[in-house]
Amino acid sequence: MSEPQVVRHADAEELAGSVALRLVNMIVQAEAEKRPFHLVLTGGGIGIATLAALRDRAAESNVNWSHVHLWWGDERFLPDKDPERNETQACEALIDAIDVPPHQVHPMPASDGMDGDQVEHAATRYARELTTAARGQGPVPQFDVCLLGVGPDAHVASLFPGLSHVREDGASVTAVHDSPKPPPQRVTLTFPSIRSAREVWLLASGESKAEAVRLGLAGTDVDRAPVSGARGAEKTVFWVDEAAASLI
Ligand SMILES: O=C1O[C@H](COP(=O)(O)O)[C@@H](O)[C@H](O)[C@H]1O
Repeated sequence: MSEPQVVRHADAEELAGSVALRLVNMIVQAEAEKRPFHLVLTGGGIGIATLAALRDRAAESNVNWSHVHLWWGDERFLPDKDPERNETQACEALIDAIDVPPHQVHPMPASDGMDGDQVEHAATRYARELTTAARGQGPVPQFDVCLLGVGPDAHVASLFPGLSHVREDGASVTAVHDSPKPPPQRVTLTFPSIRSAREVWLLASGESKAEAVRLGLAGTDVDRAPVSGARGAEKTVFWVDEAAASLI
């Protein structure tokens, strides 16, 4: 696992623009190297702002999306098109505006999908989809970048402080029944999946995230601060604005 680096920007807009620019460069580089690019998306305020910035920067650079695969780090288990779903928000901010092949967009199941309201089955279905895409190389494909928002309570994805899922190491994806942040039912990647990503990028904007950022960098116990468990295989970057960096 990699040691975290910190990249600071003045505010949320600069932060989102900078992350988007770095992503555009990596997507272009993967294309030049003729390899797929697997990107894990996040929800949340700065997460969705970053996707909107990525849409704009990618349009300016005329990015080719044909080799890009989009996955999610977590999802709120709600009906398809619900405005609170991370997928719905990502579609509005980015996906509806780009030419990524539809079969390379991998949303987590909705609560009115094939598994109905069975969130455990939905998690199992997503784990299978990941394994299929990994083509025998492991439980999940080689994620190039895993984007993660950071909650004020120091959660990442849907791994919340004090919940047992934080310690899940036998599955790539797990169902959450008792999220303290609504909705209570969620689907989330587990830490082994997150840590298998080449690069894990934590996005934090605003004063309400300052303590979580401090705990995440201090390596606090993951049961108290799950953000501490989010590390990439090759690189871990905390992308923060000045307000989120105010305690480090
Ligand atoms: O519920 C969630 O919250 C976090 C953070 O959201 P924020 O609005 O406080 O930035 C997000 O990263 C996660 O994907 C989402 O499901």
